[in-house]
Amino acid sequence: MSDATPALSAVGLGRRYGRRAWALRDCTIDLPQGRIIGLVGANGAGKTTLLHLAIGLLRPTEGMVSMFGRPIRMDRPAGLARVGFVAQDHPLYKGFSVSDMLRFGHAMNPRFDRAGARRRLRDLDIPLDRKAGALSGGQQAQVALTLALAKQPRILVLDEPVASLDPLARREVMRTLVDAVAGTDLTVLLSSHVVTELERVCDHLVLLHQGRVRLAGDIDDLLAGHRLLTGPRSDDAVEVQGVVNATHGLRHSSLLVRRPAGAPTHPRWEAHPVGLEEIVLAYLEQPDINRPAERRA
Ligand SMILES: Nc1ncnc2c1ncn2[C@@H]1O[C@H](COP(=O)(O)OP(=O)(O)OP(=O)(O)O)[C@@H](O)[C@H]1O
Repeated sequence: MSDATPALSAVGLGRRYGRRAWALRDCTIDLPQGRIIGLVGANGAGKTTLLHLAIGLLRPTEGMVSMFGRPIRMDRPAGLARVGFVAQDHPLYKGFSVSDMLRFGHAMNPRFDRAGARRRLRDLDIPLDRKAGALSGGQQAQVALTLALAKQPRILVLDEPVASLDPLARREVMRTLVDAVAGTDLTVLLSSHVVTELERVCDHLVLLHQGRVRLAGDIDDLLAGHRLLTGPRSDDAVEVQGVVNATHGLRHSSLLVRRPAGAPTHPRWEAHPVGLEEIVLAYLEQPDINRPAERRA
């Protein structure tokens, strides 16, 4: 399969739980191979639903999803051998020691790299004879990540891997991830609320809001394609195209706009580069921009 084949591809993907409102709708995205992809959105945006659909843990209500060009089929779990998955709150067998879990992982997965996993855990000073339930939250996250990596997957899917961790532990887990991925062709898809963390490690971003994809693309392109315009207060921003979000102070207005790099600016407005967190917040603050899902190669 060529490298241009997306690691994950969703077309019109949607999921509704029973008769409730749609948790995910009209999701059409291609996620490139060999990248670290951040999935961001507020609580209830549909991140876990998308991750579970992506790896075949949930059946779509509509649409389809494929991995490395092959449709995900719940009745064909063999494809899961290519997937490493760490669920939210990185559940471990709390009564198992770390060594037990390595032995178990080795017995369950033919490609399991037990020696590499031991090495990584030793480097992290995690005692192999300690029961999982007696490890700190950060250590549990490291063990869960190490077990998933030891499976040597083609794609690693992590649901909020650092949500419950303090900033230092968060950074250490992310560092482990980046070190493990460097120089490999592993694709990583991870969800998080913590945009600063994503900005540091990810090179591609998908933003979900109220069950819809509002933004997707390479982070460099997203940064180049947005600007913050500031100028004297004006409640009428109609003259400016691509406004994502407008804020008005007593004397000044700020517009976060999506526009091609180098596009001319109206002389009334001064254009400034904008960070990823500001871009994400601007989209999340727009509950009623009812634009269709965006597709980016
Ligand atoms: N098993 C379920 N039954 C009914 N509704 C569900 C179920 N799982 C999720 N939902 C609903 O679907 C929507 C999306 O939930 P999901 O867990 O995918 O969001 P999320 O972005 O992962 O949220 P969080 O950041 O809080 O984990 C929410 O409104 C949630 O209440």
